[in-house]
Amino acid sequence: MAPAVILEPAGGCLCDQPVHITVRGLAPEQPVTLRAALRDEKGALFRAHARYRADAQGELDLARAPALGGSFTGLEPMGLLWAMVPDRPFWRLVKRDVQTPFVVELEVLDGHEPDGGRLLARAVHERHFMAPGVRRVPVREGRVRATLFLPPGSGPFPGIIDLFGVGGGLLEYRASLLAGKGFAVMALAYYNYDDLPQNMDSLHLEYFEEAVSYLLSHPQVKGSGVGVLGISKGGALGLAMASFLKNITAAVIINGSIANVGGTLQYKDETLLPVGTDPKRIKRTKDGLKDIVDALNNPLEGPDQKSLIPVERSDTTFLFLVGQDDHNWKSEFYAREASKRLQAHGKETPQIICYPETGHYIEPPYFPLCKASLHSLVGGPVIWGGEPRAHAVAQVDAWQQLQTFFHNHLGGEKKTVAAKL
Ligand SMILES: CCCCCCCCCC(=O)SCCNC(=O)CCNC(=O)[C@H](O)C(C)(C)COP(=O)(O)OP(=O)(O)OC[C@H]1O[C@@H](n2cnc3c(N)ncnc32)[C@H](O)[C@@H]1OP(=O)(O)O
Repeated sequence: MAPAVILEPAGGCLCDQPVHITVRGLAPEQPVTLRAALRDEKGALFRAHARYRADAQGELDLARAPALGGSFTGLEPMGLLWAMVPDRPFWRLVKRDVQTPFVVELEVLDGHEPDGGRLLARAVHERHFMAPGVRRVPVREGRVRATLFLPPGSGPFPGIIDLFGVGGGLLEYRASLLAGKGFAVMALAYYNYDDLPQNMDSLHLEYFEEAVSYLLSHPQVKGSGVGVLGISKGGALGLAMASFLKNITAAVIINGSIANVGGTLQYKDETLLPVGTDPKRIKRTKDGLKDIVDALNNPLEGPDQKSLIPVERSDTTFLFLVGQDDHNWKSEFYAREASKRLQAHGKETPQIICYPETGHYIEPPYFPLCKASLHSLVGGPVIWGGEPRAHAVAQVDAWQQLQTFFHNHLGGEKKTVAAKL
């Protein structure tokens, strides 16, 4: 029998789901090297490899066999995905068109040579962003520029607004995946997209209020409130929405800030100034990369208090997801400060989940860790923190936690669309 790669599910699966990789038809105890490669939409190649040994029957099951070396070691059934690194420096895996999958090429090579031996078998695995039946609806209503993802069926479904951070644009890959779990999820652009402002010098919460109203008035969205999910600057905006606006029932803040950053934020006659920075506090790593974790001023001190988001006004239920090795800013300090302020004002104590050795970009499961990439506000690459394995573990847990949280607080059936495509 010629060696063959067996994938389960066979045709591909959703990007947040594991794939079970087995190689059959090897010689007993045969040493092999497995390689995985994925090209993103900008042509960057992400790759990982690991050395293994087949069992006495000539089978290699990545759910049972530890990697003996390579991009990772030990029992890591999804290591070939989360341990990928790009061939371009400072590049991050980003999915732009969610209607097409990432295509992963898997190769099995004879032996453990660093450059790989004879090719024994190969397979192609697709990782999709839209579960069967999920609908993608571009939104251009009033000022709102967004994409709404609706689960299969007529609903109504709990609604969630999804916000990314600095860089702007309209990233859909998290919203599309989350819609497969029974939520109506609207990926919301707020700058650097279509006819929205080109920068974030001056953002207005009225824009986000309009987006909330749009979502709540949608016939397939249920209830009197929505959820907000935000990462980074999107997390700070989620906190601000929950503090100033009505009808934000639940909010998940991934590595967000308790202070306004990067530009002014206005709502009616109130203005939050951006928290100050001191470039002298930017450090260099031993590789010469910028580490900006100390660059922002403390928003609890002096004039920077004018940047504090008044979270104590909020009646929203919060979940803070924190990477304890976030080098963008002090996410754990911000989450704990938000909690103190809420409690001091008799509000519900938020849930805070801290992940050790986890960096800034907590993405859906199996996205590889981006160690450093462009920071638009710094104008060059910065380190984001995180160790690849711990960060991968955190991403799997965080994804589950945020779904459970939204199901509990927004209601709705706990429903996952079948994995097989
Ligand atoms: C001292 C100051 C401290 C201030 C702290 C404030 C903290 C703010 C809180 C945060 O939000 S931190 C998170 C910061 N995140 C970023 O800065 C994301 C940077 N932006 C991007 O990576 C890109 O904009 C994005 C991947 C989101 C896609 O953007 P576009 O679709 O607009 O990409 P486009 O192709 O137009 O390329 C724009 C730039 O992004 C770069 N880029 C695009 N795709 C990329 C990718 N996949 N990986 C890395 N870089 C990418 C691209 O090379 C280009 O760089 P240059 O302007 O230098 O030419």
